[in-house]
Amino acid sequence: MHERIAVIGAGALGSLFAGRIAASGREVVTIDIDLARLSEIERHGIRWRENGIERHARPKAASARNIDGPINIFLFTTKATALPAAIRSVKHLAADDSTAISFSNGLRHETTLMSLSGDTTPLLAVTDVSADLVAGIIETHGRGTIWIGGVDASSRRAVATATELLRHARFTVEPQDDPRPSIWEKAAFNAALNATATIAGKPVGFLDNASGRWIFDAVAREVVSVANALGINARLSTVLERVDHALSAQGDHRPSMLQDRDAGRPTEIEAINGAIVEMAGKVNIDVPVTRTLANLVRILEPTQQARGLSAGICEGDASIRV
Ligand SMILES: NC(=O)C1=CN([C@@H]2O[C@H](COP(=O)(O)OP(=O)(O)OC[C@H]3O[C@@H](n4cnc5c(N)ncnc54)[C@H](OP(=O)(O)O)[C@@H]3O)[C@@H](O)[C@H]2O)C=CC1
Ligand SMILES: CC(C)(CO)C(=O)C(=O)O
Repeated sequence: MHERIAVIGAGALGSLFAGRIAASGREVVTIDIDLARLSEIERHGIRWRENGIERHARPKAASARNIDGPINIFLFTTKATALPAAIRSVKHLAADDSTAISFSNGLRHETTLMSLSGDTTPLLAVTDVSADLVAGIIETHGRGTIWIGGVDASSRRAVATATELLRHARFTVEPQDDPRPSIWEKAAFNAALNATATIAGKPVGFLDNASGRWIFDAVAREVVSVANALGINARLSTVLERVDHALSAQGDHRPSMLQDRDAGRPTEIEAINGAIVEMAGKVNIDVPVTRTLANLVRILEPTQQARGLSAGICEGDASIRV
């Protein structure tokens, strides 16, 4: 079948996906609200560097309103905060048998995905493929995996099709019957690593020391115990292995939350640590380290910083108070 694929969110991760899918010979369009980014992709294509080798591909690029439907497979690669708006913007492109996949970090995206259309098959994916968009080129470090699954058994065909598409684009994909353990394992990883890197203002490699590892271990234990109390079989050993892998193979990567902080954008802290703290409350589990990281990142959010500045506190003072 000749599927039409759209990647919504042409940032770091979405550009890597669109570039690799286009290079694999499939028809793919990148959609974004950033018109300057779209025209850059239109004019120059997408460039990315993996294992030191630069690659290039030319997917189509357009804003949602300038595309004709239907789209068979939607890959949402916006930040969790932008997912509802991104879904609303492409509703007119959905068909009865479309598949919508979210790659956003964080929890609770299934309900949001279902708002695309009643007939669309929602799939949940998480990945530790790393992508940094620096001066127009995507840098990806080390190996990464995509874990993907549906909300029930009726999604199996859609999971198989998406797996084939992504493997053809040279991604390592592990299809899941139940994606919830992978989603919680990834949330545990991000709650630990992304938040700490953001607070420290440092890439992953700087966190590979006894202090960093103490925080990662504590957060991983807290989050896994919440998942387990909810009946989700997330594994501590898996989270700690992923942390080890990131520390050893993705040392230069600035986690997406830190990239947001660098750019002065709001972060995904509420979809990750915030959502975990909320779910922990439902099962009466205390998650003090995850909560502390959430609060530290909140203090650094642009809205909080703006309040501090309007109260006459200079940036130096504000960070000393953190
Ligand atoms: N980067 C990475 O290494 C990894 C990222 N992730 C997750 O993947 C997701 C994407 O991350 P990343 O690529 O880093 O994020 P980026 O911010 O680099 O990319 C997101 C893109 O989506 C665009 N966007 C915002 N709103 C909309 C909308 N309504 N419709 C279409 N596009 C929109 C943004 O435009 P604008 O900038 O103008 O807002 C931006 O170009 C996040 O959830 C992240 O946590 C997961 C694993 C690795
Ligand atoms: C690449 C990875 C796994 C590293 O933190 C990530 O999830 C992110 O940057 O958001």
